Amino acid sequence: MTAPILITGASQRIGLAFAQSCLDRGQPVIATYRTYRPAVDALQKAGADCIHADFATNQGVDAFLTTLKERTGALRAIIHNASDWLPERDDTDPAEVMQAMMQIHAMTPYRINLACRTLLEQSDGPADIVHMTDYVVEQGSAKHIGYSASKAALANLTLSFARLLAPRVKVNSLAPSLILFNEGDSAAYREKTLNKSLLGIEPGLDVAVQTLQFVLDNPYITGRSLALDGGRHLK
Ligand SMILES: NC(=O)C1=CN([C@@H]2O[C@H](COP(=O)(O)OP(=O)(O)OC[C@H]3O[C@@H](n4cnc5c(N)ncnc54)[C@H](OP(=O)(O)O)[C@@H]3O)[C@@H](O)[C@H]2O)C=CC1
Ligand SMILES: Nc1nc2c(c(=O)[nH]1)N=C([C@H](O)[C@@H](O)CO)CN2
Repeated sequence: MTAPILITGASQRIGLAFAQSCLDRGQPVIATYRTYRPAVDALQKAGADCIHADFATNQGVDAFLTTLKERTGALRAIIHNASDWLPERDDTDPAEVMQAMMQIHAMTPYRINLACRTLLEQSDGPADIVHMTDYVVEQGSAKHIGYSASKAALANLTLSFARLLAPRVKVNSLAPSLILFNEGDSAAYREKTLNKSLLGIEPGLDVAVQTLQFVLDNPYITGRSLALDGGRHLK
């Protein structure tokens, strides 16, 4: 029996697409969600094991880990997708923004990776950890400073866990810029964002799914970050 792939933040958008793609390939999935949506029921019906988890506190991370270890004795991969994209705002305390960003993007993957090392090593075949980072790791962000710093921390965790877990476990980052707009994004914001890359498109979920499956299927990539940014670095 193939060990399941753990995907965090799988109730919508990229995480949901990851979970659906793995299930379509006959790959067992454990999916976490914080907010219940009908998509969670659909994943469950498709065979996923869905676990409610809020990683905003270490108690929440520990509660999830307890449940996870009751559900499986091995993991094929861990996809750290769960994320909040918090901007700095005049009405929010910067300390709270930085704390929340570091908790979800650095502390949570750090704690889960260390706690799940044995589960990954129990996998019959290859094992992977994939961190969803962001193009802004290279450039910073004037409007999402804490977010960008926390994604840079996650990018560094890729390097450290690649060193720690080799050769049994591969560890890589996917670093998207725009993959999918949010529903409330204005036409002006969309045009401005599309103009930031050479290719100038909103690529959509399949681009992320294709790249994830490529990394999982490739036995010779570890400690690397795969950019999904339409040539934004050359604009
Ligand atoms: N979309 C894009 O264009 C880009 C995405 N990325 C990265 O790719 C990944 C996926 O992006 P996208 O699909 O847009 O992500 P979303 O903004 O849709 O967030 C993914 C999920 O993270 C979950 N989440 C947030 N905070 C917590 C928490 N404290 N505990 C548990 N779960 C939490 C949310 O759960 P719930 O909704 O259930 O509350 C949400 O569904 C992210 O890491 C993102 O930073 C990077 C660059 C561009
Ligand atoms: N957790 C999230 N992170 C990011 C999102 C998102 O919707 N959720 N969106 C982006 C943008 O697409 C940005 O890359 C382009 O404006 C970045 N991170």
